[in-house]
Amino acid sequence: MKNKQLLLFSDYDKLSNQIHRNYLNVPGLIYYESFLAPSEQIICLETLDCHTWLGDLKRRVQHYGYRYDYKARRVDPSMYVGPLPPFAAKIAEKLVLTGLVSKKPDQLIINEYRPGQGIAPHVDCEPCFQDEIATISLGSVYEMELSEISTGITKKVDLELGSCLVFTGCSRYAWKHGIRPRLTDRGRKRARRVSLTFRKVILDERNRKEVDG
Ligand SMILES: O=C(O)CCC(=O)C(=O)O
Ligand SMILES: [Fe+2]
Repeated sequence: MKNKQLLLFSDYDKLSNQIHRNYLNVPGLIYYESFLAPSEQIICLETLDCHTWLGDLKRRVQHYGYRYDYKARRVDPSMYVGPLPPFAAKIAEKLVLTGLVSKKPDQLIINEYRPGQGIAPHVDCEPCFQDEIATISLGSVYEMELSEISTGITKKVDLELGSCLVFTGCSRYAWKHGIRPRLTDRGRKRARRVSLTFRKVILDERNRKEVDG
């Protein structure tokens, strides 16, 4: 099949050793440190920087597949903005190929963080997006904080360059994740970070009502 690399059995063995499931003992959290090689990270950053950044939040963003309405916490068919661009479609395919997600994502939000910027603790919109949410980190290592909603227990993860963190199951619904707006993490200076968050949109109106309860 076009664009599809064949993985050998030995490749899968190597991969499964590197993919950490229930990472940090957070149920459902998956972490794969070397999802994108350094050369792929450079190409990805160069490619996405050729696209237009939107400045409607504190941080700059790009939306692909479907535009997401942060205020209404909503996605519907009218927000479709076309298929993922080729560089993003390739990464979405790799997410499936490596077994990090089971369904091919159709929505991508790219976030840019400058030192001092972060993202408030949140659970990604439940009725808008399906279970698996995959975040790829580029540019600069930032610390992400996860907190269990029922207990307040927190865990910290350094999002390494080229890494992929996947929220599924409990980590997706019972934990919040966020990045503190600061200049350093434990003495390590932050630089410009860019993340790519891949999701699969829920479009069925009946599902939406059921989920909304
Ligand atoms: O920047 C990140 O890695 C996380 C982004 C995020 O949590 C989101 O867009 O919902
Ligand atoms: Fe999120």
